Amino acid sequence: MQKSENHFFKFEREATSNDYQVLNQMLDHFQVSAFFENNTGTQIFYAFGSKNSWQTLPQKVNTLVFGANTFDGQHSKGELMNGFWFEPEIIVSISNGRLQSNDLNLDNILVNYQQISTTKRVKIKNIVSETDWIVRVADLIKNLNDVRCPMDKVVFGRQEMIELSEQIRISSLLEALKKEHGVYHVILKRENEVFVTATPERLAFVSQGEIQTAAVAGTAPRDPDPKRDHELGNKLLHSLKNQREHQFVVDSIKMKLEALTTQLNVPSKPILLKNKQVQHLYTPISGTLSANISVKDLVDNLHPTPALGGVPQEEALQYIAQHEQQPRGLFAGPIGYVTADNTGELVVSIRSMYCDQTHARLFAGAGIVAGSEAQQEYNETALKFEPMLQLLGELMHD
Ligand SMILES: C=C(O[C@@H]1C=C(C(=O)O)C=C[C@H]1O)C(=O)O
Repeated sequence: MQKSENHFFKFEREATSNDYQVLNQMLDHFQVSAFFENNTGTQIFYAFGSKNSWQTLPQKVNTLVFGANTFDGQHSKGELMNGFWFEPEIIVSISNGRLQSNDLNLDNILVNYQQISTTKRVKIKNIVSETDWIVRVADLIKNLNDVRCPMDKVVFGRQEMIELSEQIRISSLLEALKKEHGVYHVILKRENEVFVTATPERLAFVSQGEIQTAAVAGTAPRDPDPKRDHELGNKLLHSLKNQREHQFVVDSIKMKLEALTTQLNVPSKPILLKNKQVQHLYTPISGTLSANISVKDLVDNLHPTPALGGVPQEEALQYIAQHEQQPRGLFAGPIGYVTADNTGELVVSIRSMYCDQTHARLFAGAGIVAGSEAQQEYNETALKFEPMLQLLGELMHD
């Protein structure tokens, strides 16, 4: 990020390893805080304290806002899960080793939070899964297989409720999160509620009038054997069912962005995006924004893509609201930051978890089309829970 773009950064110096440790601990101490790291680790934001807050991304941003919108506006339990945006009191940006802040006093603040807290081990006391999910997906597949069905694709989600022995410390959570490479790391905290995502999926990165987004849909497992992994990837690239699932997303993003851009690049074929547990069909899409198009306009138009909702959108969203066991809250919604100069990055909060004191909720979904198989989709969602389960595993051993 260029300094000239962000006149609110008054403080700048080299970042030290001690800074990260103290800033991580500060995430626990403030009632409201947030962390954002992009998938290449080149841009990190820490945000502390709330000057103003909103339930949805506000129209006008004075400096910088952090937050997340809900997936579909359904009411969920908990304040955070109904959407939460805030204008932070203290913002720290670390980009390519340079630390910047809006607070000239940052060094004094860091000294105050210097004391190292000990890590607490967390135990899993109980896990409750949605045992009827396969039956509900099989029903959905039966519907989609019928030529009279008005829907072509529905992304169907499920949740796992986990009871923990302790409330998770955010500093420990962040250390564990950083072990998931090549994905975005985002944490949003409001009092006792925390939402965390290790998502590979970008909804919109906007800078200097350009947008970068991507279609991420169509999934296969990974394999530790490189030859087998390559075969799984090739099979995914050539799977007609996955190509269809993916093309719905590309077509929808293309159609929506054509109305908001003066120039658009949409590759004709997807490539593979490989994460630790799964690989996806991936089409990076970029364009030049028409005059006066804000990050908020983009978020409001693009979300939900058929990677998380379905086709046609309205029918799919209605199906999701009626047939998923619980509202998604922030799961699969846009999460990230937006600045006053119309820069911002919003990612899609999948591979995510919500914690309220000692209760954690994990989320996963899979795109269902005609010809999908319920057991395969179940297995895919099990793999999509893995990033957060592994994160909890790390917290059990520290
Ligand atoms: C819904 C999720 O993932 C989405 C669905 C995908 C699919 O159906 O293939 C792939 C990536 C994401 O767009 C999730 O991870 O929970």
